[in-house]
Amino acid sequence: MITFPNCKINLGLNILRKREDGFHDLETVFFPINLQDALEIVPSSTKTQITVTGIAAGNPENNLCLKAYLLVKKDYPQLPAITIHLHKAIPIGAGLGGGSADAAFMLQLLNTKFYLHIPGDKIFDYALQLGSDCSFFLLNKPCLASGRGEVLEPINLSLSGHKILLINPGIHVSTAEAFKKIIPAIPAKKINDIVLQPIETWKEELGNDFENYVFERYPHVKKIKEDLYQKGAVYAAMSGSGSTVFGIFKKDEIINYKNEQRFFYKLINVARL
Ligand SMILES: C[C@@](CO)(OP(=O)(O)O)[C@H](O)COP(=O)(O)OP(=O)(O)OC[C@H]1O[C@@H](n2ccc(N)nc2=O)[C@H](O)[C@@H]1O
Ligand SMILES: Nc1ncnc2c1ncn2[C@@H]1O[C@H](COP(=O)(O)OP(=O)(O)O)[C@@H](O)[C@H]1O
Repeated sequence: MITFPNCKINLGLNILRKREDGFHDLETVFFPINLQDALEIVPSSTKTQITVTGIAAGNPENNLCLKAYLLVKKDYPQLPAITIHLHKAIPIGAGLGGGSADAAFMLQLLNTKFYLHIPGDKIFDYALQLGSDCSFFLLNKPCLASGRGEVLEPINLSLSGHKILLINPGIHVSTAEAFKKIIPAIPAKKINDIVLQPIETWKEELGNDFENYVFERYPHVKKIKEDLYQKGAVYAAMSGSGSTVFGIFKKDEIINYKNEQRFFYKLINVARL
């Protein structure tokens, strides 16, 4: 059985406070986009194994797909051995949540393929053990997220009539390191109020608290954002803890993007979501 985990961008991101458990309370809007990995599972007569192709994703033994399998196996010993094949197309450590998406899709794949009938709240609990933004991919629709990122409230936000250009300069930003550099603060205006305003107002009002740290450390990430505005983006920002930057353009805008630095880039047609 095969499935295609997609990724997300963050429309605004505020880090509100540090919690006693070491995590941070945040507020963001997760918006799903159709850049996808491919994830296949096949029952195996020997032991559970994983192969990963496409973009390098580190040691396969640490892959979140395998972690998701082991988490479920602990409670559902009837789960048979499987061969997992993951083809990575979503850049790694890029603020696009690709690893969490793979893990969330794996939980759902196991549940469906092996008729485990895992209750919804238990699946959400597994997801939260695998990553703070993992639960979002179980819903996979535009959501206001709070808490660690797992308190989700679907919002009626459409970007139809627009297209999104993603640019990833290949810098792997550690989410944990990025959090250490931020001084949490409560913003003057809530993100859900801003994203429901006309998109033209976002440029002045919708911010990502990770940008200052990442832009200072890697000035060419800041330059990508500036370039996107120069090319006519209605809104441009870094996604999550970076380093992917996205620009939202009107659908009929002609974007003259020359990839001189050979960055990963992808034009997303939002209407197809
Ligand atoms: C902050 C976001 C915004 O989208 O960054 P990106 O990963 O997308 O860049 C995500 O929610 C990240 O989700 P995820 O990547 O699953 O994070 P986790 O694995 O749970 O956590 C990685 C590390 O980040 C820190 N962390 C993460 C989430 C959170 N609300 N508070 C934190 O302090 C913790 O130090 C944690 O050990
Ligand atoms: N299936 C996977 N896909 C991507 N990264 C994975 C996966 N499994 C484990 N990882 C590890 O998770 C880390 C970041 O994952 P990713 O979700 O791509 O980043 P981000 O949270 O910034 O979007 C990387 O260090 C990577 O080695």
